[in-house]
Amino acid sequence: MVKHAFEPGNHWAQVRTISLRTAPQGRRELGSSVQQGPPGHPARLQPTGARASGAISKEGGRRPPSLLVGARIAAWEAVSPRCAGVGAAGAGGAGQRTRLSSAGVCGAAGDTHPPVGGSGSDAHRENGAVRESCSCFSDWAAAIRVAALDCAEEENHEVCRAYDIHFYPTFRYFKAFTKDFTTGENFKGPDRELQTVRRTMIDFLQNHTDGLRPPACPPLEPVRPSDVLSLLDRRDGRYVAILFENNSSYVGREVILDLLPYENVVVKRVLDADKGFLERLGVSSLPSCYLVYPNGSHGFIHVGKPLRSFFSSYLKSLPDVRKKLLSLPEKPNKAENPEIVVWKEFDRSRLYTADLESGLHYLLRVELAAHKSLAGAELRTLKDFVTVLAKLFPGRAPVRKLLETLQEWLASLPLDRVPYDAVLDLANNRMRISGIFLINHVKWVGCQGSHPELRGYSCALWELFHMLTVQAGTRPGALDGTGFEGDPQAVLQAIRRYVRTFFGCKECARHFEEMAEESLGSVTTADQAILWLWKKHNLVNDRLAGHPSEDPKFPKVPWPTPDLCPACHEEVQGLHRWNEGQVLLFLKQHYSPDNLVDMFAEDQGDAGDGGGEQGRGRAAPDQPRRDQRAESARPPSALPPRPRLSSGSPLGPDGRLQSSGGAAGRGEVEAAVPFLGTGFSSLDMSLCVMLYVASSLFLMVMCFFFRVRSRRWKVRHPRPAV
Ligand SMILES: Cc1cc2nc3c(=O)[nH]c(=O)nc-3n(C[C@H](O)[C@H](O)[C@H](O)COP(=O)(O)OP(=O)(O)OC[C@H]3O[C@@H](n4cnc5c(N)ncnc54)[C@H](O)[C@@H]3O)c2cc1C
Repeated sequence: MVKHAFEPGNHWAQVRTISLRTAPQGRRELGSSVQQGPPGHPARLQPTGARASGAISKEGGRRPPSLLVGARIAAWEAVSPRCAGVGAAGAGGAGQRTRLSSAGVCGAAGDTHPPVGGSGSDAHRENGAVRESCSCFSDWAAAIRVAALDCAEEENHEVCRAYDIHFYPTFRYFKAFTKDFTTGENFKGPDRELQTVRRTMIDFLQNHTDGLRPPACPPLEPVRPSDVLSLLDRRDGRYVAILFENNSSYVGREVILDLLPYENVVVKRVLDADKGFLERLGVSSLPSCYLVYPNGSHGFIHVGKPLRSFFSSYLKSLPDVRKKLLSLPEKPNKAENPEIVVWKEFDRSRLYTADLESGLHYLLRVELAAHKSLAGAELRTLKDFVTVLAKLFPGRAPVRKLLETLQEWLASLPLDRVPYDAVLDLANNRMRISGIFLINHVKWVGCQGSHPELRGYSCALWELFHMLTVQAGTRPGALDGTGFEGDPQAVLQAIRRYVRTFFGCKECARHFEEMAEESLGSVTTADQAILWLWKKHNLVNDRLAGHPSEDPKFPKVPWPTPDLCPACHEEVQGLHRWNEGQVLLFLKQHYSPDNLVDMFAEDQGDAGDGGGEQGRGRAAPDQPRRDQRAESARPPSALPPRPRLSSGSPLGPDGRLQSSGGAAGRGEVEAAVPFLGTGFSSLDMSLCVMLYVASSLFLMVMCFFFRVRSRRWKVRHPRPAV
C-alpha cells in the first residue's frame, strides 16, 4: 500500500493526493484519479502500491483554470495525456519510477508546451515524447515524490480512513525524514490548479529546515548578483544556466527541479533586486535565461516563450545533457492489472439489481467510511436517508431487510454520536448472522463503463435516487409513520442532504446544491419530485457532455432518448419539446421494481432470491417476498467473503450501541477478525468464553456444596456397621 513508498524516514519529501471515488466515480467516481472520486471519472494514475483508479469530474478535467489535480487518482492521463507519455517512456527503464513518483500534475494554465521541432527539437526527436512534453514533475522525484491513492478502492479504505480523507481530491504533504506516523499537512493553496499545486510543492520543499532538506533537492534560493560573476568564470565542463526573474516568480525554481535528474547542467536563479547589475548584463525582460557553456562562452538563450517548460526543454536538449539514472525504491511487486473486467452485455431499457446493490455497498462501506464517526447534522442526514431507503428501496429481500434493520437501529440510538464502525458492524456482522447481507464488492452491469474509471458508482447513485422518487410517487403510503408522510419534497430533501454531506465528489455536490436551492422549493407533488430530478439530471448530462468523464460508449444526451421513449419527444414548429406527461409515465415504468433485472446479481455471492431470472417482477418493500426464508437458510459457506469485522463491538446483543465511550472514531471500536469463518465477531467469542467459564465455575461450586453437605449428613447420621 501507500506505506511502501512513503514510509517514515524517507529522504525525499512527499505529496499525496488522495481522493474518494465516487467519482462521481471519480474512481470511477471522481476519486483517486490523482485520485478522485467516484468511478466515472477518467484518467488513471498508478499510485504507490495502493490501488488507484477513478474518475475526474468534468470540472476537474483538463481545463484551466479549474484544473483539478487528482480528481480521482487518474488525473495523470486525463489532465494531460502527453504527461502520461513522459511518465511511461521516462528515459529508459524509468517507467516504474515515474509511476511511483508522478501524479501527473501537469499542464497548468499558462504552461504551454513547446512544440516538437521548436527549440531543442533535435533532442525532442531523439528522446521522443519523454522530453517533448514534460511539464509534469516526474523529474522532481528525487526531491519530492507524488503518489495518488484512490479512496474508492476497497483495499485503500483503511489507509484513507487512517489519513482522515473525506473528499477528493485531498492533498497531503509529508516532510522528508518524518519518523513517526503523520497524516501530513493539508494543501493550503487557494485553489487546486496544477500550477498552484506545483508552487505549493516548491514552498513546501523550501520550508524544510536545512538539516531535514531532502539531500537530492538542489538549493532553490536565489544566488546573489556578486556570485553570478564567479559563475560566469566557471569552467568545469558543465553548462550553467542562470535564470533572472522577479521575486514572485517560480520559473527559476521549477526549472531547477526539472533539471534535477540531468547531468552536465546546473541551474541557478537570480532575483531582479539589483537593477543596475541586470542592466550591465543586458537583461531586458524577465524571466530570461543566461547560459554559460562548458567552453566558457556565454550569452542569453532565446526560447519561444519565457515559460518554465520552454526553458526546461531547451536546457534538457543541450548536447551532452543527459538524464542520470536515479535509484528510487522498488515498487511492490504487484500485478499491473490484476483484474480484467469482462464486458457484460446488458439491456439499456432495464435496471440491474447488481448496480443498485453495488451502489448501496459502495455508499455504506466506502462513502460513509470516510467519516470516522457521525454526529449532529451528519447523523440526522444519514438517519433520514436510510429511512427513505428502508421504506422505498425496491430491491431484494435481504437488502431491504438490512436497510430496515439499519434504520430501526439508527432510530433507536440514544446517542448523538455513532462511530462509523458501529454502522459497519451492523451491516457486516449482525445482519450476516441472520443471513441478511449485502454484497461486499462492486459489480457494475448497466453502470459498467468502457474504461474502469468511467461510470460506476455515480451512475448507480442516480438510478437509486430516481428509484426512490418514483417509489414515493407510486406508493403514497410508503413513508407513513416516518415523519415524512405528506411531504412531497421529503425524498428529494433527503437526497439533497445526503449529496451535500456525504457524496465524495464535492464539485458534484456543489452543483446539485445550487440546483436544489434554485428550484426544489417549487416541488409540491410527488410527481413533480420525480420530474424535478429527471430535469436536473438532464441538466447535469448537458453540462458534462464532452467532458473527460463522459464515457464515449454512453454519450451524455437528453434522456430518455427517442428509442427508449418515442412518446416522450415531440416537435413543435421544428423545435424539440418534451411531453412531460409521457416522460412521467416512462420514468414510473423504467424505475419500477418490475423493470429490475437480477441477472448477474447472483454472482455477487449474496443470498440472491434465486437471481438470474431476468426481469422477474419485484415485490414492493412492504410486500412479503416468497423466498425470504430460503435466503436466510443459506449456509455460511455460501456467504461472500466477509469484510473486516469489529471486535470490541459497540453493539449490544439487541443491536444497540452499548456505549460510545464519549470518543468518536475508530479508537472506540477495535478492529475485529472473523472466527472459524462462522460469522462470529470477537465480541461473540468473548461472550462464549465468559459464559463457558461462568458455567464451569458454577458447576464446580455446586459440586463442592453437595459434597460438603453429604459429608455433614454422613457425620450426623452415621450408618451402623453391618
Ligand atoms: C447528484 C449527482 C451530481 C453529479 N454532478 C456531477 C458534476 O457536477 N460533475 C461531474 O463531473 N459529474 C457529476 N456527477 C456524475 C455524473 O452525473 C455521472 O453520474 C457520471 O458522469 C457517469 O455517467 P453515466 O454515463 O453513467 O450516466 P449517469 O448520468 O450517471 O446516469 C445513470 C443512468 O441514469 C439514466 N439517466 C440518464 N439521464 C437521466 C435522467 N435525466 N433522468 C433519469 N434517468 C436518467 C440512464 O439510464 C443512465 O445510464 C454527478 C452525479 C450525481 C449522482
